[in-house]
Amino acid sequence: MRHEIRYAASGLYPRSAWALLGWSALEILPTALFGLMLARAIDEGFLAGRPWTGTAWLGGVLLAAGVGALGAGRVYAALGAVVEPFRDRLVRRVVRRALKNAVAGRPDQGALSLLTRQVEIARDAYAGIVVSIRGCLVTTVGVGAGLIALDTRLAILVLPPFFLGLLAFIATLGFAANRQRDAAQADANLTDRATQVAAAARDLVACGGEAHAEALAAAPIAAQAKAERALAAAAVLRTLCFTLGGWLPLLVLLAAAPWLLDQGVTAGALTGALLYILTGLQPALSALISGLGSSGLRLYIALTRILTDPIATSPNDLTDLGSPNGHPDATADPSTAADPDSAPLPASNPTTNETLSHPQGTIETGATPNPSPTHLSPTPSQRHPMSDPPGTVEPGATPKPNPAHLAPLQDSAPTTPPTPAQPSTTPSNITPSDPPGTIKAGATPKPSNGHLHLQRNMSDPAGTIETGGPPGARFEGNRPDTPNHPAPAPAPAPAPAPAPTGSSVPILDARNLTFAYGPHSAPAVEDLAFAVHADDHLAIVGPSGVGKSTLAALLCGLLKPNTGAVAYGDSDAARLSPRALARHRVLLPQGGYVFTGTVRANLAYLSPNASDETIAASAAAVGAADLVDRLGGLDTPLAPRDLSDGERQLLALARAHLSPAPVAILDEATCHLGPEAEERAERAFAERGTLIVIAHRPSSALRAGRILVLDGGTATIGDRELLQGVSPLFRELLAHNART
Ligand SMILES: Nc1ncnc2c1ncn2[C@@H]1O[C@H](COP(=O)(O)OP(=O)(O)OP(=O)(O)O)[C@@H](O)[C@H]1O
Repeated sequence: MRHEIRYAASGLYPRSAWALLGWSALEILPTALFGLMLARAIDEGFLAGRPWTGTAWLGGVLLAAGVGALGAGRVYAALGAVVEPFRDRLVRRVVRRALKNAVAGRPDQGALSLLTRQVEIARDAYAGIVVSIRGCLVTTVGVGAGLIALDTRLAILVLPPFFLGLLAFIATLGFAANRQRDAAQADANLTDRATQVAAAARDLVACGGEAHAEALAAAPIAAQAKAERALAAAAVLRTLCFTLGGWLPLLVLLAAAPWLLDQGVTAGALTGALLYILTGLQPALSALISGLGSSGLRLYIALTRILTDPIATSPNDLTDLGSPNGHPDATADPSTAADPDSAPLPASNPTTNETLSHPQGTIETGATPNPSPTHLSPTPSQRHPMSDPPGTVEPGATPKPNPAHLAPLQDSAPTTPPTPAQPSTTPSNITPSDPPGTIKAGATPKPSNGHLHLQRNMSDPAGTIETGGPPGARFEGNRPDTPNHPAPAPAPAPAPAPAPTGSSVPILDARNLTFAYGPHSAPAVEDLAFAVHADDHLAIVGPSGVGKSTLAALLCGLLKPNTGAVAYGDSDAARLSPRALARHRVLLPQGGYVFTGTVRANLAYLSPNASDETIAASAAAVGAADLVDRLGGLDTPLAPRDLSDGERQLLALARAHLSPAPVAILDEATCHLGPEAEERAERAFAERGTLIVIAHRPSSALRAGRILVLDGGTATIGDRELLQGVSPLFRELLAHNART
């Protein structure tokens, strides 16, 4: 702080400062003469029965005001001469540093903001401080001189309490500045945290981390509330200082008025003294208090930002992504670390990158880098919902659906029309003449920019159904009406069996799903119904923006449909707790989550009791064994930022493969892998259990037993032969595959 103040003060060039003082002296004139002339106007003019004399004195007041205005005008010109060089010095400093950093190969991203914003803030604040200090000084000198000229006794009564208030204010400046700085810091921390949580909203929801996010925000909110209360205390002190310096002189003067009159002080002199207090001292003190309070803090913050080299404190230099040993939670027993009471949120570090700590370490979201800090410890409810709580997963269990649960895939056989016994695969609005596998969807795709460049073909000769007919059978479940106002989290349901009993019950049933992101937006998914049976391998394809990820989120229970339902066996997904949902399905989004912990901690995150052999088997199955070896084995600590996107995806795939959930949903989870690696991983998941893949390559889609083609107004599901006949989009996919 001292450095910043010195720097600010060094902008006050002597010549400009003397000019400023000189013009200020002229500006003092009316301040000093107002009370005096009014006293004369009263005593020698109006009270003495000489109104013209009184008026002449008042005319003198006007004249003094004119001279003072002249001085004030020059003061503001001189002020520019004081402030602008200060600004120029700051600009020079920022530019010099930016150039230096650029030459050193460390481009200073914040230089433009410093130049255009922070420097201007500093200049304004600096000018504000100079104005308020100068104003108070000028007024005090003027009023002091005027009071002494009126009557020394008046000066003795008025000035001490004023100076008492002024000194008290100066004494509290440090305290107030600290409170203000704390409040600003708390505000910045909260903003950082809110930004971070908002940026990671989708991922947090994907991980079921809402409670975790809530805990993330709770600490900075509480800290900000505390800082604001402390700030309010500082404001109370300021008010007390003003009362002391602004009102006590008035009180003293009024209380002493009878005595003063007895002592021969005239009524005019008393009125003049009142004028000095009310129009001189009080406004000057008030301006000083608010000027130093607001401008002083703004200057402090702006100078701190400008004078601190951002490169030196850039996230790259200072980010501690944590190590399994270094992180407070790294070696903790997950169950202990997950205790909300035993795992407080560590203090934030303003220079760290966006990281979310998990019991085993820190999960790097891979989201937009955010200089904000986050080292966070989860609570039991904050645990990754896709993971079962420690101890609830059968040791080393490799989930495999019970073969007895396998159901015939009726809707994939082109020659076998769906039977009424499977309403979910044959919505009621599909007529007997429609090709089997045709289902409904209503989203309007945005222009394709994905790997699958599929075009909508509205003149589909195959007669694929595109209707908005009556909704199919509705599921009697927990069905929120407003997608943007999600229903409260469902009460934890009894843990369901991993796979439903009875071969006719699909493992996952999408029942006439409709979902729109807003009350007035077009549905991203509309009246879509299909079933997935145990060991099914379903690919979902469609142009970018058609609603594939939305559908994946609906299937996972992360989004709640406006109408319709998703059922896992006979459980409505909307009624399942995140933990219960995690026992049914594991979702792999595009960004592979890797946190700073050991390789083992990363891989066994969803299956904490898995043996090393089971972990190694899953890693080998998805093609991550070489990577694990290369990294140094299961005990090696991972630094997420050292991994490529593909390596992250491989580790995330191995983790999901190890998960006990029978249904795996891969939402472009292999997009950073090569085609062969992708094939290997997908085959591993297909062998593991039920697989739903949002396919980003034609080859990925063509590997699936069934393919759901979303084409905006239509949706078609079936095997390759069926789709070739009925879906122009699918034919294009095939053509694209043949070309590549
Ligand atoms: N959180 C959201 N809020 C509002 N609209 C959204 C949101 N997420 C997606 N959308 C919109 O919903 C529609 C479907 O998006 P979705 O991400 O499901 O498509 P997609 O087929 O997965 O696209 P892509 O292949 O590019 O990932 C798009 O129009 C998209 O802009």
